[in-house]
Amino acid sequence: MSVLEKILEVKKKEVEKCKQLVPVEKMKKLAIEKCTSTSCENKFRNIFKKENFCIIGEIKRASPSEGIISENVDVKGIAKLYESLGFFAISVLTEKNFFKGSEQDLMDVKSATSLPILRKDFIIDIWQLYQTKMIGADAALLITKALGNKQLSIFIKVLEILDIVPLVEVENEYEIEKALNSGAKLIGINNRNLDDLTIDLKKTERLLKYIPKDVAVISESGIKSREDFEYIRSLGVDGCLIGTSFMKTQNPIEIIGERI
Ligand SMILES: O=P(O)(O)OC[C@@H](O)[C@@H](O)c1c[nH]c2ccccc12
Repeated sequence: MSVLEKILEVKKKEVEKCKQLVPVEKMKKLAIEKCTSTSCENKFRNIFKKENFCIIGEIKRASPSEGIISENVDVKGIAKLYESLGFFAISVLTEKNFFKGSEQDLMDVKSATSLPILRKDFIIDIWQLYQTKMIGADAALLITKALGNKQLSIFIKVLEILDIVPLVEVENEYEIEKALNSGAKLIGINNRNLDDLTIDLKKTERLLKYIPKDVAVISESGIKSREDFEYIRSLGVDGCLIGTSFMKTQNPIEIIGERI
């Protein structure tokens, strides 16, 4: 069984439990109420303006490839650091079993900064989309490999209705086609293979040509050094997402340089 399959199996059980506590209809009602009560613009949409190279810093306590990345993480402190460095947005892992994250982490980040927030989790059920609204995320990751064609296009539409930007993650040209056919306008190329966790930064370069110019593209995962960062930046993508190496260094400037 691949790593992704294992994670999805656990996630499915977790979501079933959640749905017993708060039924989907109830969650939907709450999410819609939240939509009508909050009407300020979603700053994550600035990614479509394609003005600057967007750095998304991730808050990640642990991962299946690294184990524990950082003990006693000061979530609010890191959020403030990312904001002070001029990052575009903050990605927060909310998955519990493999990444040691939580919805509370995301809410804590929200209370500490005014940057837009991307929810990183394994979304497989519509219930989680409503929950994503309730915890205050501005964008949410959808993993193409984890969803059927129909499911992916429905989830993209529902997120749009909830004013949450869908970041649709792909790993190969077939998934790009599926994502585009489902209506994706923001695509994340994951340099990490979710089946065996191997990293290949060249994947971004190889896959970029399959994505039309009017779609925004983020390169995700495995950026560890100044050299990696400059390479990814030179490819002409709209931004990148960095987690592990930011969590390990006290000083992200070592990776991104002084430019911002
Ligand atoms: O820590 P890294 O190698 O910088 O990667 C960050 C991010 O891309 C990674 O956490 C990620 C990309 N896609 C995911 C899907 C689920 C969980 C995590 C991820």
